[in-house]
Amino acid sequence: MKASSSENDRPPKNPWWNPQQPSGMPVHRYGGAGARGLVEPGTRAWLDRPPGRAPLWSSVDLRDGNQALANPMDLRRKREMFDLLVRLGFKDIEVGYPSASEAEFAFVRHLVTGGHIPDDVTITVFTSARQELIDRTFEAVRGADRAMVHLCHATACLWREVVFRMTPSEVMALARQSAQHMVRLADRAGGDIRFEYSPETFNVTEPEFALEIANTVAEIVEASPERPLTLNLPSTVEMHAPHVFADQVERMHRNLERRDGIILSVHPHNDRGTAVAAAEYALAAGADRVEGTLFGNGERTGNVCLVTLALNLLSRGIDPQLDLSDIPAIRRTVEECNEMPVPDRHPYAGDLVFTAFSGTHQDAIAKGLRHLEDRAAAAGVPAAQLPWDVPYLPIDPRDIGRSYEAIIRVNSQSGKGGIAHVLRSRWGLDLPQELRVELAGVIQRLTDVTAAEVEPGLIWDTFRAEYCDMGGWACFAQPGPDGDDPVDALLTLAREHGVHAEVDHLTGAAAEPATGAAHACYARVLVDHQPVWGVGLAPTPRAATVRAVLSALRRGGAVPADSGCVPHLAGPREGAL
Ligand SMILES: CC(=O)SCCNC(=O)CCNC(=O)[C@H](O)C(C)(C)COP(=O)(O)OP(=O)(O)OC[C@H]1O[C@@H](n2cnc3c(N)ncnc32)[C@H](O)[C@@H]1OP(=O)(O)O
Ligand SMILES: CC(C)C(=O)C(=O)O
Repeated sequence: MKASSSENDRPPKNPWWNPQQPSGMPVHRYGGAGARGLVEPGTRAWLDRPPGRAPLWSSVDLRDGNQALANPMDLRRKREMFDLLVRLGFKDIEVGYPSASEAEFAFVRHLVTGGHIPDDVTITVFTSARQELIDRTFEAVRGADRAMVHLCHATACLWREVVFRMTPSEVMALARQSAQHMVRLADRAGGDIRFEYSPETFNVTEPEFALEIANTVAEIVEASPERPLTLNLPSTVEMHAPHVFADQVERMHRNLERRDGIILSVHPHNDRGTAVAAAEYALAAGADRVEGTLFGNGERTGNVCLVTLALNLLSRGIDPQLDLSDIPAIRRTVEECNEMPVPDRHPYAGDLVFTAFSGTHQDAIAKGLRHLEDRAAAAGVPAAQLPWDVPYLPIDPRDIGRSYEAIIRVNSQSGKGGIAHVLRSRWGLDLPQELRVELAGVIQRLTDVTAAEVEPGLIWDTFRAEYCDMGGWACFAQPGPDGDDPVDALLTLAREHGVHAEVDHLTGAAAEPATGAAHACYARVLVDHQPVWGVGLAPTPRAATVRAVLSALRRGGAVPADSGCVPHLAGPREGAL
C-alpha cells in the first residue's frame, strides 16, 4: 500500500533516535509574511550555471552601511572609506544620502568640488521618493561630471498599506512622478546623470507588481543600451531561502521589457544568514551587478559581504576584479571607519579562519604545505606560483596578505602533526616521526593541566627543557689524540654508572638561526634496551651530536643527574659544546 504523505513526513523509526518534542515556540506567528513575493520556479536553469566572471561591484558602505552605524561616519572617516574603495578598484560607489543630513550633503560636495572622484569612478547618491529630497540630491551633485541618482521606495503590500497608506496605483504614481521629476532635473543639470531605481522590499512584493513598476520607471527614463537604467532588486529583509530570491531575479531578467537597457542589480541583506548564497544564485539567474559592503556591515544582520563574494570567485579561479591582496590592512581601515570589529570567524578576514586547532586538520595542513614546498623545489619555482591545493585551506592566506603564522595553533585538541609543524615553521626543526609522537604526549600533558592554548614560545621552551637539557653537565672540547670519539666516551661513562647504553639512531641537519645554533642532532639511545630521545643544538655537528646523546642519557638516568663534565672529548677545540 502506498504510504500517505503524513507517513512519509514522519522521521524514520530508529531505535537510536530520541524523538524531539514540540518546543512551545510561537510558530503560528510566522511563515505567512512575504508569501506574496514568491514566484513559481521556472526552469531553474541558473542552478547549474557556474560563475563566469566578476559582476559589476557597487559598494554601499557609505550609505546603507553608514545608516546602520551607532555613530555614522564623519567627513574624515567617510573620506578614508571612499579612498579605500577606490584603491580596491570599485568603479561604482554609493557615497551617501545627501538629503538626510548636512554631514551627508557636505561629504558629497567635498568629493564633487574638491575633484576627489577619479575619472573612472561613478558616485551614486541615494534619495527616497519625495520631491524636496530629490531636489536636494541633485543640488548635492551639481557640477559633477558624472553621477548616478538612486531613487528608492518600498513596493511590497505591507509597506504600501502600513507605511505609506497607499493603494498599488498610488505607489505606481509615486514611482512615475518621482522618476519624471528626476528626468527633468537631470536634463537641467548638465553633467552626465544616470539613474538607479530600487523597488525596496522587492523580494516580498507581488512579482507582477514588481515587474510592472520596474518597466514603468525604465520607460520614463528611456533606459537603453547607451544610457542604461540600473534596476536594483533588494531583499530588503531576507525572508526566503536563497534559491527563491534567484527565482525572483530570474523572472525579472526574463520578462523586463527593456532588458538590454537595464543593468540588473541585486542588493541582498543577510537576515537569514544566506546573503552570500542569494547573491551567487542571483548572479547565476541573470543579475549583472551586486550592491554590498566590505565585511557585510549594514542594517540589522548586514548587507552581503563583497569581500566574501569576491574571494569566493578567486577560490574558483576567477579574477574578482578587486584588489584584495592585503586583507589585514583593508580590515583595519573598515574597522576604524565603522567602529565595529570584524568577527573572528568572518570568511577570509576573521582572525581564526585560517587557523586549525584540531590535530587531524593540523596534520593534513602541515602535510599539504610540505607537499607544496616539495613540488615547488622539484619544479624550481616559488611555491606561490603553483596551484594551491592544501587540505582545509580554501585559498593561500598569503595571497590575501595573511601569514602562515596562525595557521596552526596548539591546544588540547591538537596532535603531533601540528606541534611538529610549529617547530618546523618557526625554528626550522624537522623532528623524526617517533620523536614527534613523544613530544605530542609531553605537550598533551601540559594542555591537560592548563586547559589552554600553548603559545609557540611555550612549545619551544617545553621542547628544549625536555629534550635538550643536559642537567648539570657541561661539555668541553679538549685537545686529545685523533680518533677519540666523544660519543664512545659518553657511553663508557654510562657503563661506569652501571647502565648499558647504545646509540641506535642519529640524524643531524643544519639548524635555522632562530634556534640560536647552527646544527641540530636527534639521537635515540637504548638505555637498558629502552629507547630514549635527546636533541642537541650546537655550533658544530660534532657538538650537536654530543649534546643530543648526553641529553638522552640524562633523560634515561644513564648518567648522574646533576653533575659532571664530559671528560676527555677529543677533537678540534670547539670551546663549550
Ligand atoms: C531600505 C533602506 O535602506 S531605505 C534608506 C533608509 N535610510 C535612511 O532612512 C537614512 C536617512 N534618513 C533620514 O535621515 C530621514 O529618514 C530623512 C531625513 C530622509 C527623512 O526624515 P523625516 O522627514 O523625518 O521622515 P522619517 O524619517 O520619519 O520617514 C518616514 C516618512 O517617510 C516616508 N517614506 C519612507 N520611505 C520613503 C520612500 N522611500 N519614499 C518616500 N517616502 C518614504 C514614510 O511613509 C513616512 O512618511 P509619513 O511621515 O508621511 O508617514
Ligand atoms: C534602498 C535599498 C536598495 C536598500 O537599501 C534595501 O532595500 O535594503
